[in-house]
Amino acid sequence: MSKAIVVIPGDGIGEEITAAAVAVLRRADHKHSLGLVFETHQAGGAALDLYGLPLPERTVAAARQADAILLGAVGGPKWDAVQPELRPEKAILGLRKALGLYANLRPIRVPASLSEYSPLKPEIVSDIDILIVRELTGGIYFGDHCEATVIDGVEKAWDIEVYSVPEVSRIVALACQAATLRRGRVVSVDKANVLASSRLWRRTAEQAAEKYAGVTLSHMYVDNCAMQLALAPKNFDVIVTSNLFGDILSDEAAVLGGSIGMMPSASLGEGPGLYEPIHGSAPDIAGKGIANPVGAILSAAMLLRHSLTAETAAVSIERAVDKVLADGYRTADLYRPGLTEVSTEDMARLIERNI
Ligand SMILES: NC(=O)C1=CN([C@@H]2O[C@H](COP(=O)(O)OP(=O)(O)OC[C@H]3O[C@@H](n4cnc5c(N)ncnc54)[C@H](O)[C@@H]3O)[C@@H](O)[C@H]2O)C=CC1
Ligand SMILES: CC(C)CC(=O)C(=O)O
Ligand SMILES: [Mg+2]
Repeated sequence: MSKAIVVIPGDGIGEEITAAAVAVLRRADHKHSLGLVFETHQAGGAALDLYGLPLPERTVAAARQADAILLGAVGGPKWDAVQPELRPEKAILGLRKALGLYANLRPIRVPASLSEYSPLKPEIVSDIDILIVRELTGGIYFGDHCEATVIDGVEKAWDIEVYSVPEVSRIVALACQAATLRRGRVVSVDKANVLASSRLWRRTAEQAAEKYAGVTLSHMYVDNCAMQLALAPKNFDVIVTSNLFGDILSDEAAVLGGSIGMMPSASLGEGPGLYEPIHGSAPDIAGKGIANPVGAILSAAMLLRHSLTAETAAVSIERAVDKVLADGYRTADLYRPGLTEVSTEDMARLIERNI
């Protein structure tokens, strides 16, 4: 039976890195007979230019029908001046909401062979294995926004963070479930010393975790967590946190492995899963053929694992990535003298050959 994969390249390096991931998926399909059928759709700035909307209904409809979605990234300076409702970033938020993708899994692994790339000491980062579980359809990104308005002669703007008990309960339950298959430790990250939404989060997290006997739940303030990720990242197993804090902490944690270009993600929930690297559209390097496609390729492996239950094929991609890195091939972001620098396309080709 065939499996429909909707590919949304988006903007900037999105096109280059999704092409790399699709090439690797085609190879995995050839080897493991997965029956993949690819369909490309537009979102973000690309869709705004073509259809006048960042998230056309036809893209949402195709995504709903798909078995899984592979996304590059959206946004870029070209669209910085458009009105807020039409910004390319609205596309990714809209798609997550439309598909009910409330859980964003962001694994951070640093194999010993890559620990030298971290700005931190190798002994601090080698063999890190952290899973950040970020709430994805609530919080401040989805609360009421008020664009700059003059009130009593002063210009003001605001964004409101709202979390409900069911929203917190389901994401913490998912994090605890994930922890039962790992080292059994969940750190819930909030700012409960200041924010009412965080106090509700903390209380609800306690209740949700009670059902998971083998899981230890602890709490940490987000400012301390940002520091602990740099000081002692090996102490973390699963981190569960809000949309905003998860967005920020995962970019910080990505540095542990030397490049944000290495980091994949899976967004899961009610609809088909959506898979994208954690980085953005990287306009500074777009079109140069130098973007690191590994985050997108490892996202494709997560797609096989979580949406198609094709574990063997997923592992074959992950092993191929490890082999190519161990053989000393690097895109520009991770290049060091003595290693072999390759383009985005060549990196994909090397990974394909090792599947
Ligand atoms: N899911 C999405 O669609 C996301 C979209 N964005 C959008 O992307 C645009 C650019 O955002 P930035 O803040 O610059 O973040 P970014 O993640 O695009 O880039 C930050 C830095 O990381 C580098 N980088 C990112 N991905 C890389 C890769 N695969 N290989 C090598 N280097 C890589 C970039 O060159 C840049 O120096 C903005 O419009 C932003 O809103 C940002 C994050 C996520
Ligand atoms: C538009 C942003 C919320 C995207 C982002 O930074 C992310 O999801 O990591
Ligand atoms: Mg982000």
